[in-house]
Amino acid sequence: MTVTDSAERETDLVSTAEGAENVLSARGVTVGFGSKIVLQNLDLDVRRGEVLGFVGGSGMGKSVLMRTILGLTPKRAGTISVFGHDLSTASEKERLTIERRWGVLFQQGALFSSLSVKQNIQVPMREHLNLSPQLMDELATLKLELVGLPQDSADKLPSELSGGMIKRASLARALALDPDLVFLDEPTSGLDPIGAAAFDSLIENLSSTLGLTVYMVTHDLDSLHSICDRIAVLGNKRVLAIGTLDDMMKNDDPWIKEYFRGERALRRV
Ligand SMILES: Nc1ncnc2c1ncn2[C@@H]1O[C@H](COP(=O)(O)OP(=O)(O)OP(=O)(O)O)[C@@H](O)[C@H]1O
Repeated sequence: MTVTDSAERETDLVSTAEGAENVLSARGVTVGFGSKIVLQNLDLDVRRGEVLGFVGGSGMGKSVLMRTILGLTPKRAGTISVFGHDLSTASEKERLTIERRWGVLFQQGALFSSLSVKQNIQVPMREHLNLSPQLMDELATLKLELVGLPQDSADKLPSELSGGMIKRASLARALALDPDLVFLDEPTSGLDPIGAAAFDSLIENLSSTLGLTVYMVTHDLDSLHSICDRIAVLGNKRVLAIGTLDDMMKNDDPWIKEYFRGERALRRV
């Protein structure tokens, strides 16, 4: 049983055109705060079913771009369409339907500290669907299973969980509505290498079994090497380069060269 089975989804309203390759397209996006321009004339395409890793120096605007795509930070120019629909011209109903098709894992997990894990997972269900408490409990149980959390974590508060469990609980919440697209902001930060590798394989599994498209901001070279189909590099207020890891290894931009072929990168092989 899935949320899709249990509640009628208005997918017709915003269905992606059959065969359309990009689930997300940004064109000429400019974002600033006061006199500071963070992103300028940025273009980006995210392909259906891919795991896209987003890298860039600290403060380059990776989180700002993600927040802009999600509609949490306003843009000054440009268009962003998700599932073929321009969010800024979409009606309220269309927007809600689009939002139901994506899930978000914010940095630090951003779970509600006073709610149990189960209640956290049920927040998007309460927001978007009208389900019985029993059905929501059954769905929360399934989501816990999906992300590899023990059932006894359902009634725990976030403060009772380890860092790795918080990431998994946040992922369970991001998957609450069976999304087609998930945004992950530094999902492996703060995890030890074994926990990070386990989280990477969880994301890879979910992506291949559920056909999820994954947009992942990361600083983790291991994640980039092990699970990303393509990598986008943010720099000079735009997407400097986008392509496979091989493409990045051949790129001669100084930052990209240092990031992928510098001392730190070479130490990991
Ligand atoms: N609400 C805001 N008001 C003013 N400036 C902001 C705001 N949000 C972000 N910025 C600025 O935008 C720039 C980009 O920030 P952002 O958090 O997107 O960087 P980042 O690439 O995600 O960095 P990191 O890798 O360190 O997380 C920074 O200079 C930041 O100070």
